[in-house]
Amino acid sequence: MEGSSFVSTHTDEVPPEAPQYTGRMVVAVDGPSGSGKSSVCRAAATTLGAAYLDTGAMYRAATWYCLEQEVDLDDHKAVAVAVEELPLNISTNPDHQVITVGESDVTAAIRVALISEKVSQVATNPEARALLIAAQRAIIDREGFIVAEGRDITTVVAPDAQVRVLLTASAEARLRRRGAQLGGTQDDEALRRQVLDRDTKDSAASNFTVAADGVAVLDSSELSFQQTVDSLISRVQLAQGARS
Ligand SMILES: Nc1ncnc2c1ncn2[C@@H]1O[C@H](COP(=O)(O)OP(=O)(O)O)[C@@H](O)[C@H]1O
Ligand SMILES: Nc1ccn([C@H]2C[C@H](O)[C@@H](COP(=O)(O)OP(=O)(O)O)O2)c(=O)n1
Repeated sequence: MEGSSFVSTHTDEVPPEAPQYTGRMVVAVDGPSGSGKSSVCRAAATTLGAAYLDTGAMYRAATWYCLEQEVDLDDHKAVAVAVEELPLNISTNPDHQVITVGESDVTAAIRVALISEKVSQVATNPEARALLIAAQRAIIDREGFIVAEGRDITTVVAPDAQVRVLLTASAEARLRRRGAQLGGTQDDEALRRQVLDRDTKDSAASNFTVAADGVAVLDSSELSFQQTVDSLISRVQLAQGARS
């Protein structure tokens, strides 16, 4: 399974103006829905000149593909077979996130409410998880310096990462942020399903509510977006300093 080749990535260069850190470093960030993982990690990766991996996008793309192939998401074996053949390509450039499945650009399609409501069925499928985790490890190993985020990066995918952070925020802050991010298109009930109910389902597959040993908690509830980004960056710079 290690080095699984069904997922490839665009080999875009990191921004030329970014300061380059030449050592190997993995920055692992986990947290619940709406805590700010994707936006904070992308911004931090850009500033640091690191690659960026959105593992949630991989689960979302797998879900999109299963629905496209009319796979019954309750059929565990069929979902695993679909994920094994998933022709996924995910960008690791924080400034240019493009996700394709075969010839289809699914970058926007994987964010729609239907995918948010179904994705846990794929994320809680152990065989599908094992395949996607192997692909994530291969991408992380290939990049010298990467910020990877999801639900099990600090604990399962890259427990030996040099920087390990659990990014949290209150349920109220997460619902408010997701509502704003979706432009007020979702009613309260739909938002709760997409944020809180999904967290409950996803908790069956990984622990992202309590920090594991050696994982630092970064609570963004009372922080501005930039303060949250700066806090993550300073943890990375501290680790870089400790290594040089
Ligand atoms: N203090 C903050 N920290 C992180 N994100 C914040 C903050 N305040 C507002 N946000 C916003 O919350 C929204 C949800 O963040 P996102 O990165 O999609 O979360 P996740 O990937 O954890 O689901 C984004 O639009 C982000 O800009
Ligand atoms: N490492 C990961 C990343 C995501 N998942 C699952 C859990 C989530 O419901 C989906 C989608 O993740 P994503 O990070 O896009 O979710 P949000 O940005 O929080 O809405 O994938 C996972 O099980 N393990």
